Amino acid sequence: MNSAAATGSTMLMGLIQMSVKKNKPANLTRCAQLVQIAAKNGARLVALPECFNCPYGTEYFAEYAETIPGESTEFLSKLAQQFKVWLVGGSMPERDGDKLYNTSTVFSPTGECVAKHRKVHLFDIDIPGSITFKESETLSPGNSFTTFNVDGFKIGLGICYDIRFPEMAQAYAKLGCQVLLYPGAFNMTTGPAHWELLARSRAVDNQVYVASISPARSVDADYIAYGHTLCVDPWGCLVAEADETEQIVYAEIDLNEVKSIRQQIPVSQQKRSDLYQLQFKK
Ligand SMILES: NC(=O)CC(=O)C(=O)O
Repeated sequence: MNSAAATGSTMLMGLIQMSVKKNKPANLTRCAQLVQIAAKNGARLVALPECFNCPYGTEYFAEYAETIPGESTEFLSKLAQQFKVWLVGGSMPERDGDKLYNTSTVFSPTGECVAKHRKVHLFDIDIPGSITFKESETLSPGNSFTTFNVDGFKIGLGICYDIRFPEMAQAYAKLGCQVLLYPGAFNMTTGPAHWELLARSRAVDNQVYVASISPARSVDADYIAYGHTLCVDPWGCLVAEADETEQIVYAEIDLNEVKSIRQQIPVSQQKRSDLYQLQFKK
């Protein structure tokens, strides 16, 4: 046993790069199979991709949206309980009154919903000749930060486009997070250019572990996800990365590694608050 495991400072994460189809019951069934495999292989925290129960696309959100609690979150709660894992439910379209959100929920091993994050930054982009996407045509943004605690780790949650906003990651670090999780579905234009770069940037900026969890790539989908689910350590190095196919990425994270890197390069104590400052509004 290594010294980190002996002091209980480590945790194994199972990041599920799941192949998401149009059939919601089939997605739930596949999700259960993959969570079972991850749990069997020792993952304490299991995370699903953005839109784990429906295809990613503005034309699908209203049709697949559910209230929370609802069918899919009750399913996730039971899975977390059955396999005794912390389960980060990627994201799903949520209906609340006449509004829709892109929402992630987190369940404890007893099945309790411990966190709910609504995507704060909506994915509205226009790259001529390549991709135009406007989540704001159908979705409303969330308005809050979301953190939860697992075995001594404080974890901050964002969804996909949220990773492009360094202030949000910095806010999570200021709140005491050592790990940031981003269920996400980058595409074939932005994925190769920015997916790994952004995860490594947020990790180095804040000296945290960053994991980004994508659906598997499906060339038949209207929106083709990049895949490449990954975990980066607080030094900015890749711990593990998938290719584009359905698979589970395992990554061991270590609180001592975070502490040690923060001691060696103490940037959080060297901020020039006389020149600039991150301001919390909520
Ligand atoms: N899908 C997203 O929310 C974000 C994305 O694909 C990108 O930022 O690129």
